[in-house]
Amino acid sequence: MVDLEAFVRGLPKAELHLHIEGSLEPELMFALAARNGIALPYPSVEAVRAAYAFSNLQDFLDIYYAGAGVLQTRQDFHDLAIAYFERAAADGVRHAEVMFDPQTHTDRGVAFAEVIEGLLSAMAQAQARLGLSSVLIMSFLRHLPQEAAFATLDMAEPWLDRIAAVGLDSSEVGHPPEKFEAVFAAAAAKGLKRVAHAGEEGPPAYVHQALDLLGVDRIDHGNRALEDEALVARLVAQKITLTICPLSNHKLCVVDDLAEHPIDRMLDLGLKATVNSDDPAYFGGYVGDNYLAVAKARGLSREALAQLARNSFTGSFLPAEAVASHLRAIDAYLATHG
Ligand SMILES: Nc1ncnc2[nH]cnc12
Ligand SMILES: [Zn+2]
Repeated sequence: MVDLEAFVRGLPKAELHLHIEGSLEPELMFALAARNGIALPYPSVEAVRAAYAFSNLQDFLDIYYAGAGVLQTRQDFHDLAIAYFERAAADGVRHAEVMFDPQTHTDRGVAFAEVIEGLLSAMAQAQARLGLSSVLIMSFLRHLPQEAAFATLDMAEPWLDRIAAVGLDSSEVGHPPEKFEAVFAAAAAKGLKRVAHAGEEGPPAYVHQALDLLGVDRIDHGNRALEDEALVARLVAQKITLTICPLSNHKLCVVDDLAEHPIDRMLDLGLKATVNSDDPAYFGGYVGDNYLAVAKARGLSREALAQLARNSFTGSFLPAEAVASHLRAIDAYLATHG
C-alpha cells in the first residue's frame, strides 16, 4: 500500500473550482511585473507571501485583484495557465474547469481577446503535452452591476463555443444571486451552463436563489447550506455538486480550524462534495494539498477520498463517456494503489 501522500497525488481527479488568477504565484508575479515594466508594492517574493494573511473574503479579494494587474498580454495568460496545468497534472488532475474573471482585466484596458486566447493556447498545450482536458468558466464579478456582466457576455460572443459555463464570484454578502438573474437567463439562452459561488460567506438563502433564479448546475462552496436542513435535503435530492475548497475555507476563516472542516459530514449527509483549490497561490496549496490536508485533519479513509474524486468527475461538464472512463480509471487505481 502506498503512503497517503502518494495515494492522494496519484488519485485521478478533476478540479472544478479554480480561479486562474488565483494561481498566480509570487515568483511569476515578479517575473511578469519585470517583463511588463510594472512596479509592485512589495520588495520581494517573501514580502508578497507575508501579505497573504486574510481575515475574510474581502481582505483576500483586495490583494488578489491588485496582483492580477501584472497580467497584460496573451503570453502572460498563457504562462499563468500552463504553470497551473503543470502543477495540477502533478497532482493527478485529469480534467480542470477553469474560472476566469474577464472584468478584472478588461476594466484595466486589457482586451478580452488577449485574456481568452492566452488561456485557450495553454489549454491546447495541456491537452497535447499533459493529457489534461479543460474547459473555461467565465465568471462575472458580483460587486459590479448586472449591466457590466451583460457587457462581458457581449464581449465573449465570438468565443462562446469555447466557454462551457458562466459563474459568479467576488464579494458575496450584499450581492445576492437575484441581482444577476437576467444575465444568467441570457447565458442559458446561449447554451451556457451555470455555476455560482453561494454560501461561502452568504446565507443559505443565497444558495436557494442560485438554484431557483440562476438555474445553476453546481454550487461553488455552499458551506453555509449546512445551516438549513431543508436546503441540504434539496441539494441531496437534486444531486447538486458542491465545489468545496478546504484550504481556502481555512485561510478566509469560513472554518476556524481544518480539524472542524465539514467535508466528511457533507459526504455522510449524501451531498456531492468535491475538493478543490480555489486560489492555490494565495491559500497555501494546489488540489492535492487540499485532499491531503482534509485527509489528515479529518482522518478520511481512502474510500472517502476516492468518493470525492468520483464526485469531481460526475459533477464535471464532461460528456458521459468521458466521465465513465475516468471512473474506471479510479477503480483501476484503487485496485492497484488502495
Ligand atoms: N473564494 C472566492 N470567493 C469569491 N470570489 C472569489 N474570487 C476568487 N476566489 C474567490
Ligand atoms: Zn472561488
